[in-house]
Amino acid sequence: MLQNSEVEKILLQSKQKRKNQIKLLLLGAGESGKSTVLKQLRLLHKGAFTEQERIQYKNIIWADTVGSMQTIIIQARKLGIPLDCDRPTSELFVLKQKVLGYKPLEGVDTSAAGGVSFLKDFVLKYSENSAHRRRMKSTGMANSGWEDGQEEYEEEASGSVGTPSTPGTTSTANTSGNNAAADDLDDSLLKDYLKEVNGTHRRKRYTKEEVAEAIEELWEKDSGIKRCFGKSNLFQIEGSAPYFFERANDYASDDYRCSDEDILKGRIKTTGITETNFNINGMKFKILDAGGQRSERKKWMHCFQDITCTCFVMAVSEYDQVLFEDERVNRMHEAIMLFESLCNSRWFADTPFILFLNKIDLLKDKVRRSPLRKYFPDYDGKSNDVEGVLQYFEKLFLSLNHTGKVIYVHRTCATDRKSMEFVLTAVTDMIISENLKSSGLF
Ligand SMILES: Nc1nc2c(ncn2[C@@H]2O[C@H](COP(=O)(O)OP(=O)(O)OP(=O)(O)O)[C@@H](O)[C@H]2O)c(=O)[nH]1
Ligand SMILES: [Mg+2]
Repeated sequence: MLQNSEVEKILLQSKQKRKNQIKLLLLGAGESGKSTVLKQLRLLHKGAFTEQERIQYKNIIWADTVGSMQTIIIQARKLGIPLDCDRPTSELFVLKQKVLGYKPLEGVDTSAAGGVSFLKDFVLKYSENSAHRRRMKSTGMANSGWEDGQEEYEEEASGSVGTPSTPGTTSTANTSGNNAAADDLDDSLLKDYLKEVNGTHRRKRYTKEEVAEAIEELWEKDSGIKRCFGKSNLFQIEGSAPYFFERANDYASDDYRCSDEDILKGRIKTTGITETNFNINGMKFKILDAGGQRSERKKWMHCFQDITCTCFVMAVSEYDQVLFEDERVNRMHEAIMLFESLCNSRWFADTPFILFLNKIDLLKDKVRRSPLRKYFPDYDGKSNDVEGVLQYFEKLFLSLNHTGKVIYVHRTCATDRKSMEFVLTAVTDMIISENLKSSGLF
């Protein structure tokens, strides 16, 4: 029989443990910016990115720079947007030939870029066959996608080995990049694509430097290219493409190493759930970053236990865009459904919630050319009123909370170091003080 003092000692130890260990879970739809928030936390609390990461991102970004410019040229034709470089008499004509004639994976060190998971992601993004498959599977319905995922996940996970998508993190919940990609992509598609882009027919070979030069010039001089990018809500392209085009020559150079800003703008889709440990103000933080695309959400429930705080990241600029996974579904509709299901879930009944209205920089560029009312007819403010649009979404998301718990809202630009330093310091201070209160030691 335990003495009172012993019980008290055990309770105190358990409280101490909870007090000293904080688990923060990053959730949200694909591409909303969760991993970018994590990168900012790493810069803030762990210091610089590694040399290996700087090389990895250079390779990934080079492939995305070429892939994105090719996508714009092809989409312009589909959308009937005239390009200067289409006219054979234009000095830009040869630049287009250089870009379209280049094999996007040429000049990429695929093993430095992430090996098979990089290749699979690349094919998933740029292959027409893969887009066709997604269209065939499309349901046109917004979907939270995590509530019934457990069984499927367990089947999928058996025997798989975790593959962290970003160096410096570990993968939890036994997830596998390859398995996740295999949902949408089998090896035959990868082989077909590699045949398609590395085709045997002869064409004039251009150097990486020539192609980089062509990309920078097309972006600068061909007004049709910019006009087509202005309509990129109608197709899938990296949001950071303009930033990459302006610096194409850097990524083509063998000696170049990515800057912190490049890495913040670069994208590696998260597969599974990565786990990163920090020490913040003497407190142990475990940050769980979950892959947000639909096939990834089936694994979420495995990390829902003992969460101290949940941070939901939504991209406020994506109200006129459609999902990568299903091009009939509006990205904001999906985020709304996802937030409502998580916020009111029994898993998070006692868990503080933080909401990041992210990508406010892109929102500022967008509101004028893409009126919100076209997508959300009940918005009755002015089209170019950024503050009005932010308030509209803040109110909309808060109205989805039926639990009465407080939701802490922040407006963020996850790629901006200065403002994120401020936001993340406020957020971690808040979590620490909430944790002290709930562990009864405050
Ligand atoms: N301009 C801008 N770009 C952003 C912002 N936040 C994230 N991005 C970019 O958006 C892209 C996707 O960001 P990620 O952090 O990889 O998104 P994610 O939510 O982790 O996506 P999944 O891993 O698929 O769930 C990256 O290219 C980021 O650089 C932002 O506030 N502004
Ligand atoms: Mg991610």
